[in-house]
Amino acid sequence: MADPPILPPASPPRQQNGPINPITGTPPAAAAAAAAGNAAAVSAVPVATVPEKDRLPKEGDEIVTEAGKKYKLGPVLGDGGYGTVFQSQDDDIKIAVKTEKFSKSQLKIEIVVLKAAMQANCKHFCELIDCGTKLKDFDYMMITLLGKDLHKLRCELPERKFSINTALRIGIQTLKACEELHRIGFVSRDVKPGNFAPGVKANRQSRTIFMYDFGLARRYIDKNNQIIGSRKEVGWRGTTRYGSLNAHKRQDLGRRDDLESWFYGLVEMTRGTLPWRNIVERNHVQKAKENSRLAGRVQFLFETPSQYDKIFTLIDSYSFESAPDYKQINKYLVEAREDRQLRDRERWDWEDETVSTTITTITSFSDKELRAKHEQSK
Ligand SMILES: Nc1ncnc2c1ncn2[C@@H]1O[C@H](COP(=O)(O)OP(=O)(O)OP(=O)(O)O)[C@@H](O)[C@H]1O
Repeated sequence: MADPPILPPASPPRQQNGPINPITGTPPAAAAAAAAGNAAAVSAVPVATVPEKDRLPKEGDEIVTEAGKKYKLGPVLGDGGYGTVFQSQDDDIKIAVKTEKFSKSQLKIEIVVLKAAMQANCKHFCELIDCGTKLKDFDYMMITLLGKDLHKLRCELPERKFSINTALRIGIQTLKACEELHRIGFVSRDVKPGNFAPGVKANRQSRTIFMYDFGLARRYIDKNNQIIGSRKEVGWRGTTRYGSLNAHKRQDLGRRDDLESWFYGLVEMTRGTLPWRNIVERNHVQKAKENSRLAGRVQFLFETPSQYDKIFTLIDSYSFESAPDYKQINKYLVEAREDRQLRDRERWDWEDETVSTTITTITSFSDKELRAKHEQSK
C-alpha cells in the first residue's frame, strides 16, 4: 500500500492485569481473581517469569477464543503497522483474522466501530465475527474477507486509473461508507483508497465496497449526541497523500476532513494521478494541495466530470462542525453518470468477462444473509 499512515504514539504497555476483553468486557483471569480477593492466583504470575510479550502468531497457528472456538491461520493477506492479517475459515466461510501486538494494539477502537456498524446495519463494513486477546502476545479479530484494496486494484490497471463507470460507482459507495461511519458517531481520519476494498466473489460481494482499518478512528459526538468541540492543534494524523489541509495544519479532524481525503482519493482513482503524487516532503504536499484551489485547480481536476469541481467547492465550504450534505454530493455523482449514460449493469474493472453476464442478475448477499444461508444448510 502506498503511503503508510502515521500512527499516533503507541499506548504505553498495558498493566500486568491486562486489558478488558474487548468483546466480552470481562477482565482477564488474573485480574478477575484479584478482584475476587484470590491473592494466590495473582501471585502465581511472578514478575520474573512473565513471558515475553508481543509475539504475533504465524501461518499454521491456531487461535482458540475464550469461548473455545478454534481458528486455524492460513496464508498472510497483508501486514499492518502493528500486526498481520491472515486468511482463515469460519466453518466453510473464508474469513480474515487481523492480529496486532498486545502492547501496541489499536484493535479495541476497530472493534468498537465494527460493533456499532453492525448494530446500525451498515452495509459497507465488515462483519465482526469474533475477537479477543491472547494475553500479552496479541489482540485479534475475525472479520469478513475482502478482496484487494482499491489502491492495489488501480495500480494493476494499464493507465493506473479506473474506467469512469467504475470510478463513479466507487465514488458513490465510498461516500456512502463515510456517511455510515459518521452516522454511527465516528470519523476515520485515514480515508484513502487503500482502506477500501470490494468483497469477495465467493460471498457475492465483489460489487460492494467495504471500508476497513479504523485504527485512527475517533468518536466525534458525545453521549448526548453533541459534537465534541475541536481540540485545535493535536498533531498529524493520517496519510500524507490524502490528508486534508487541516491535517497538514495539525488541527483536530472532523467529518469534512474525511470527505476532503475521500475526494483526493476519488480524483486519483478517476484520473490515475494527483499533482502531489511524487512529492515526499509533507510541507510541499500541503503547498500543492493549496495550489489545487488556486491556479492549479484546472490541472488537479483535469479530465474529471464537471461535477467534481462542484463537489470540491462544497466540501471546502464546510467547517469542523458542519454536517456534510452527502445527499447533494451523491446527486452530483449520479448526475455525472447520467451525463455519460452509464449503466449499473456493466462490469466493474476487477470482474472478469465471464462473471459480468451472470452477476448482473444476482443481487449480492449481506453478511447476515450469508450466515443465515450457512445455518440453513447445516
Ligand atoms: N478483511 C480483510 N480481508 C482481506 N485482507 C485484509 C483485510 N483486512 C486487512 N487486510 C489486508 O491486510 C493489510 C493490513 O490491514 P490493515 O490496513 O487493516 O492494517 P493496519 O495495521 O491498519 O495497516 P496500515 O498500517 O497499512 O494502515 C491490508 O492492506 C490488506 O492487504
